[in-house]
Amino acid sequence: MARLLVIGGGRMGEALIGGLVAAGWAAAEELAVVEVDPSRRDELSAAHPGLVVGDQEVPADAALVAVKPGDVAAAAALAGRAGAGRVLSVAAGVTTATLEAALPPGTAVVRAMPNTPALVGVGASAIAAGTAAGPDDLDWAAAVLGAVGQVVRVPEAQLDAVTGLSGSGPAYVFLLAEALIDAGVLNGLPRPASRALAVQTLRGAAALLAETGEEPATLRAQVTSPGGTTAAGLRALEAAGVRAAVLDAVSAAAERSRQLGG
Ligand SMILES: NC(=O)C1=CN([C@@H]2O[C@H](COP(=O)(O)OP(=O)(O)OC[C@H]3O[C@@H](n4cnc5c(N)ncnc54)[C@H](OP(=O)(O)O)[C@@H]3O)[C@@H](O)[C@H]2O)C=CC1
Ligand SMILES: O=C(O)[C@@H]1CCC=N1
Repeated sequence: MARLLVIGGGRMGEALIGGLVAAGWAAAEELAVVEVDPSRRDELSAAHPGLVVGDQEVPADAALVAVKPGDVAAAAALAGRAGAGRVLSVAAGVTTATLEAALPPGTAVVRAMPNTPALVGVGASAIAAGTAAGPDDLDWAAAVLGAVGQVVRVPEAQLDAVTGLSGSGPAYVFLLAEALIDAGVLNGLPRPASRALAVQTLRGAAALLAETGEEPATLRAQVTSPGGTTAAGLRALEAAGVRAAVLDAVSAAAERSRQLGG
């Protein structure tokens, strides 16, 4: 019996699978995947030699539901047939109440919102327990997602905001990265050099935030020399309404998460 059956090996499922495999969850008795798309099954098997990947359930202690919100009912039925006593769902917007209604009575449900940097062990996840999930179940979910990054515990009502911020957040950062690279090219840098500098700048800024614990405004002030280049660049960003655009982006994504749950 597998310890964990991952249902759905798409983009988020694979990010979690890849992170768990890298963390040592490689053996058949630890991890199995069920994926309906044959081409995805082939890709997963090629990327993770030895991983058990099939088109139907195998008996499992627990299931990780990583299908699109509209496919959650089918995935829950599959988790029930697998005999999973615990279900961890990462589906945006889908509430623990909806999951519990689709699962055998008494199934311990934990709803989570991870993000794709889980693939490289730097994920950010939040978790919330359903009515039948106790502290042990929440600890179990924290251990699974903790193998691929940081985990915070929040009331379920906050998970839509988490989705708008850190669930979707990598996409906002990638958009910024694209723009930075293009801007370097616009100003005469070769594209490979522009990419290397943009990526290292994002990495360095994130590391400064994480490691110094300083407020972003303090770190920004340290870059901004009086009458200098940064002040000129920041004025252009403020004039373009970047702050308001970020507030709107996170709020729009959180609202979409609420819609997906309804
Ligand atoms: N992508 C992300 O960054 C994040 C996604 N999420 C959540 O993760 C979930 C999956 O998203 P994502 O990975 O992007 O979506 P994908 O469509 O890439 O992956 C879902 C996969 O599950 C397959 N599938 C559908 N139904 C079943 C089933 N009954 N049994 C087994 N496999 C099935 C799909 O096949 P087919 O396409 O043929 O239907 C698809 O390959 C969503 O609910 C999303 O909200 C959460 C956090 C971040
Ligand atoms: O775009 C989505 O709906 C999913 C949920 C969070 C990130 N990706």
